[in-house]
Amino acid sequence: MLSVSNVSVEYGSVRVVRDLSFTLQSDEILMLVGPTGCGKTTLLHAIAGLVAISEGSIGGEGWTSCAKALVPPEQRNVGMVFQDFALFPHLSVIDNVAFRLKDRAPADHWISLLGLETLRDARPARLSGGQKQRVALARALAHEPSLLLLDEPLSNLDAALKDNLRFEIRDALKEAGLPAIWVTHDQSEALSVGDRLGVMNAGQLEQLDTPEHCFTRPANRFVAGFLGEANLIPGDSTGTGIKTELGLITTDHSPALGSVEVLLRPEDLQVHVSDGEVQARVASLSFEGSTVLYRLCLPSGLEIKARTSTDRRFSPGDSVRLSKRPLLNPAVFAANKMPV
Ligand SMILES: Nc1ncnc2c1ncn2[C@@H]1O[C@H](COP(=O)(O)OP(=O)(O)OP(=O)(O)O)[C@@H](O)[C@H]1O
Repeated sequence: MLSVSNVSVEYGSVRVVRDLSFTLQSDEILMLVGPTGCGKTTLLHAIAGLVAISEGSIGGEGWTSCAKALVPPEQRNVGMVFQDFALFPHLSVIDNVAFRLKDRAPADHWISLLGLETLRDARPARLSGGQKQRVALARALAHEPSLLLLDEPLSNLDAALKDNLRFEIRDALKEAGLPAIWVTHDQSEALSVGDRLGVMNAGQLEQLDTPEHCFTRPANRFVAGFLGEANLIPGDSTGTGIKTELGLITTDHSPALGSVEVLLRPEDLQVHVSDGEVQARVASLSFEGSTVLYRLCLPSGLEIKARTSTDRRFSPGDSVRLSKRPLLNPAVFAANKMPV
C-alpha cells in the first residue's frame, strides 16, 4: 500500500512533479508512462526517498514522509529495479541475490522461481541481458520490500525477450503479493502488464485508470494521442449521433451538441477495393509484419490512418473505399478542447 498526496518535487527553481496524488493497493501493479522528461523517474526517486519532496506527503507501510520531515530511504523498505541491472560484477548470482541477507532462504526461493538455478555460481559477465534482469529482480524480491519500483527494467533487452520477461516479472510480483510501480516507454508493455496505467505529462497525472479505459476512454486529447495512433475526426453532434466525413457515428457518450472530435484508432477503420462508405486516396503505407498502416487522404484533405491485415495490399496513389468497424463506441471530445 502506498499513498502519494499532493506531492511536488523541485530541482532548484524548476518544478518537475506537480501536486500529484494517487494510492496503490496492496498487490497492485501500476504502469507509468509519459513523454521523456515528464518526471517519471523523479517520482520513483521521491517515493524511494532518493530525492526530497517540496510539498505533500508520501506514505508506505509504517512510514509517512513529508517535506518538513523526510523519511530516509533505508526506513522505507522500497526495492528498486533499474534498466542497467546494477549487479555487482565480482559476485556470483547467488551472492548478488543474497547480498546483505542474514537469511538466504528468500534468495534460494527467487533463484529457483525465476529459473536461475543453473546459473547460481556464474558471474554477471557470463549472463545474457534477460538473465541479468532476472537476477536483479530476484535480488530485489529476496530482500522482501513492501513496494517495488521498476524503472524501465526491460528497455535494454531485445523485443523477443521483452515479450516473455514482462509476464515473468508480473507473475513474480503477483506471487510475492507486492505492489509495484513500473515505468516503461513500451506501449504494449504499458497496456498489457499492469492493473492500472498512469499517464504522466509535465509532472502531473493526466489519467490513472485501467489500461483498457485509458486506451478506449482517454481523459483528454493528450492521453488519446500518447497511447497509440489517434485519428481525431471533426464532426457535428446532433444529439442522435455525430455527423462526420466518415458518415454518422453513434456513441454511448452524451456528447455536447455542436462541434466535436471523435477518436478513431487506425484499427477502427477498414480499407476496401470498392464497398466502403467513403472514398480515400492512399498517401503512403508502412509494412508492420502482420499488419499494414496506411496514411489516407479524405476528399476534404483530412489525413487519417488505417491499420489492416496484410491480405490485400494497396499502393500510394490508389483510390480505396473506407468503412468503420461495427460496434464502435468511440470517445468524443468537445471542440473547445475539454473532454466530453
Ligand atoms: N538531478 C537533477 N537535477 C536537475 N534536473 C533534473 C535532475 N534529474 C532530472 N532532472 C530534470 O527533471 C525533469 C524530469 O526528469 P525525469 O528523469 O524524472 O523524467 P522522465 O520522465 O523519467 O524521463 P525519461 O522518460 O527520459 O527517463 C527533466 O527535465 C530532467 O532534465
